[in-house]
Amino acid sequence: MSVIKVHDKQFQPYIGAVELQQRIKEMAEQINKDLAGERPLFIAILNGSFMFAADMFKHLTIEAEISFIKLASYKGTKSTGNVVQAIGLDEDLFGRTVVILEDIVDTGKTMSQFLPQLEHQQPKKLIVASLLTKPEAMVHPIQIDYLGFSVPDKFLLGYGLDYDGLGRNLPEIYQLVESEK
Ligand SMILES: O=P(O)(O)OC[C@H]1O[C@H](OP(=O)(O)OP(=O)(O)O)[C@H](O)[C@@H]1O
Ligand code: HPA
Repeated sequence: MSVIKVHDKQFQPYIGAVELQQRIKEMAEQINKDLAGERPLFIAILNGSFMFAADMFKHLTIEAEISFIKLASYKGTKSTGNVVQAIGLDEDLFGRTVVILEDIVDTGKTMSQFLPQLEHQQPKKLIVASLLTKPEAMVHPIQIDYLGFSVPDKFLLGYGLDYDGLGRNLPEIYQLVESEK
């Protein structure tokens, strides 16, 4: 792994593919233990989570369902600010154990707007599994039940995460080089 250029920016290797896969396997093993018998419904948030969701799901040995949704952001009223709306969420969540799969919880804004909408449907449990989070960037505190890596507040790329549409296909995670933050 070496420094790469995407669009106009340089990115340096940060988390290798082997380390990523090992951590995701550990997260899945913990979920296998904790949620056995609950037949959880995993909801993966597109686009960024597609690789994490696929790799996580392969390691689940319990009965589980998965659904993929996209969050569309639109301008709400003055009091609500921007509002996120789930596209493609057809399942009834009432009484279900629901696990949200995110690639990253950064400022927490997306989850802080989305989780209350899901709570309305009265799931039995609402659980968040995120591969990454940036504690220093978090302005809307979100409880992450299963976390892969806690990372500094620097822009990341790869393994589903994009910079202006590119880089999602990289099997490892890169960090924007220091001088460019
Ligand atoms: O905690 P936050 O600051 O709200 O950031 C986290 C969100 O940002 C990313 O999605 P993005 O909106 O970039 O869409 P994408 O997954 O399609 O790239 C990521 O997948 C999260 O959903
Ligand atoms: O660090 C990041 N990289 C790419 N997309 C993101 N969305 C939130 N944080 C990030």
